[in-house]
Amino acid sequence: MERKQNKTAIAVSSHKLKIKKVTALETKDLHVYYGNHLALKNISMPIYKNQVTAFIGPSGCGKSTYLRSLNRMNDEIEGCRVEGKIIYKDFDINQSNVNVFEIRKNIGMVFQRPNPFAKSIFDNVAFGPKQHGEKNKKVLQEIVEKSLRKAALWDEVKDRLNKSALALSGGQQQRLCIARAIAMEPDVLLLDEPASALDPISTSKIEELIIDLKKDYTVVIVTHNMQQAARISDQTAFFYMGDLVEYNETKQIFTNPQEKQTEDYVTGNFG
Ligand SMILES: Nc1ncnc2c1ncn2[C@@H]1O[C@H](COP(=O)(O)OP(=O)(O)OP(=O)(O)O)[C@@H](O)[C@H]1O
Repeated sequence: MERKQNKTAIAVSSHKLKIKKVTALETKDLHVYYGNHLALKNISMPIYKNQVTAFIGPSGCGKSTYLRSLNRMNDEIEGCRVEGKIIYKDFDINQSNVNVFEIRKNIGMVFQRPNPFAKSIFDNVAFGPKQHGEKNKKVLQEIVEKSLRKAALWDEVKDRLNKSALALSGGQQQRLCIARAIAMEPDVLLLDEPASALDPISTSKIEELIIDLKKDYTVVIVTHNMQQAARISDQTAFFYMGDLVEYNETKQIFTNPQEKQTEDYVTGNFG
């Protein structure tokens, strides 16, 4: 039954134009276990190319676990088992013979706390390409400049590229981490609460950056902040206790959710 139009306090911004949806990445019947604990149950959903997709839901519902599945980062967690398919470029990347380093080059990740290396700003961004064999100094310089520009950090750091990344502010460090991910020329960027440790001004810079990044990348973001999901995402997935309860265009999720649990969550009547 169609639920009645629901007015929420959350404003959905208008930068989201209707564009044809092309699937960049998709999971089919995904289950994730930590030991015997089933943390994600049968998640099937597409992630659309050049869109921002937000994962929302209460603490412990499985948002980060799902995000980490998308580039095989759960492989690094002892006792974690991922069953089901993760389809990327028509190929199931959840198979044991897949080169996970290659996968993570294409599907990059940025974590909640800025984690730059104790190296110069330049070396942080050049690190990945160097690891993948790029030795030419001029090419590395070009990659560093391009990545820092795309991460909206170039103007702030261009005169101190050889200074330590650790001397940057938290917000700058997070944009540096985004530049570091971009330097690998990924298709998809996975962002796990990228602004939760930042002040409001740095947060709004990261939000502007994310909206800008979707021109070139598919962006997936975990956020606790529903206003943030409403402001920057095109699609929103609501998770609850390991289930994907509802997945739809952000505007629908926040103004006309189809499931009562979603409505309760986005209107703050949850729990
Ligand atoms: N490394 C781990 N070992 C064991 N269980 C884990 C591990 N990481 C997560 N879990 C469990 O899996 C479930 C989902 O956790 P997850 O961190 O994905 O949720 P979340 O929605 O991202 O939560 P939060 O918003 O608090 O970060 C929870 O029950 C959690 O306790």
